Amino acid sequence: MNATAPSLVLDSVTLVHGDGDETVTALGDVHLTLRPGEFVAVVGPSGSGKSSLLAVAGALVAPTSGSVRIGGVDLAGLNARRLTRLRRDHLGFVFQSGNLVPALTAVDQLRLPLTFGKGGDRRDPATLLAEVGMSHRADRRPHQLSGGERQRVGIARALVTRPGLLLVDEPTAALDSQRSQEIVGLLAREAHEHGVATVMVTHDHDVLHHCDRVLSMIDGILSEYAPQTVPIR
Ligand SMILES: Nc1ncnc2c1ncn2[C@@H]1O[C@H](COP(=O)(O)OP(=O)(O)OP(=O)(O)O)[C@@H](O)[C@H]1O
Repeated sequence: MNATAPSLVLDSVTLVHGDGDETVTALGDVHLTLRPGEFVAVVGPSGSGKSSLLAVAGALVAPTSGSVRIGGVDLAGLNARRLTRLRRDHLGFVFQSGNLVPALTAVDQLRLPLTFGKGGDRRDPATLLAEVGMSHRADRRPHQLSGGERQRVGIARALVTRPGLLLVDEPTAALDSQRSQEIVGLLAREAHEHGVATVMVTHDHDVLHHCDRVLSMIDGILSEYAPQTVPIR
């Protein structure tokens, strides 16, 4: 990884599903550059390509054309094994509902990723759990936590390996408005204080003020957000 390179570059990225007459263009000529610590939201209607954007930026799906660079590394040059290593060591994922392992306590959710991969400069699970306001719940399992608490643990788990890029899919979908503000405020703080470039897909327009930039996705085209052009759903 090149520490001075942008955390993420999507250059003329397209993603076309299917073949023959049955094709769907999920991403059409997408350009995006994210610097370390930048917190970007992507809004847009259902089916507009937001999940496709996260899948391509997360090295889960190869684009049909164009290039994806993470920390200066062009994904096109990596085989499956190196892609897996890059995801494990340099990317973090946060999902709608935390996606925690049912049998593990909160602090063990954070220890688990540390048992894989590069070792070295990781964050301390107990300290990170305190930073996300969860040290008093360290010994609880997911079913003993509220939705907002599960999401805090999920965010901490994604950050414990010090990823350069965090990809977040609808983090407030299951939360009330106060918890939503807290969770997105937490993502913003982590992005800014720890230099984690963060892309957050959301339908929640009330949390956008936490973000450095807001982009809209409509029919696979990513552009600067103009509120009047973006349907809420
Ligand atoms: N594996 C696939 N095969 C065929 N078409 C697909 C596939 N995945 C997504 N699509 C299509 O690509 C387009 C973009 O889908 P995508 O899931 O990225 O949208 P989205 O904005 O994330 O939607 P939502 O907000 O409902 O999750 C849609 O038309 C969808 O039907």
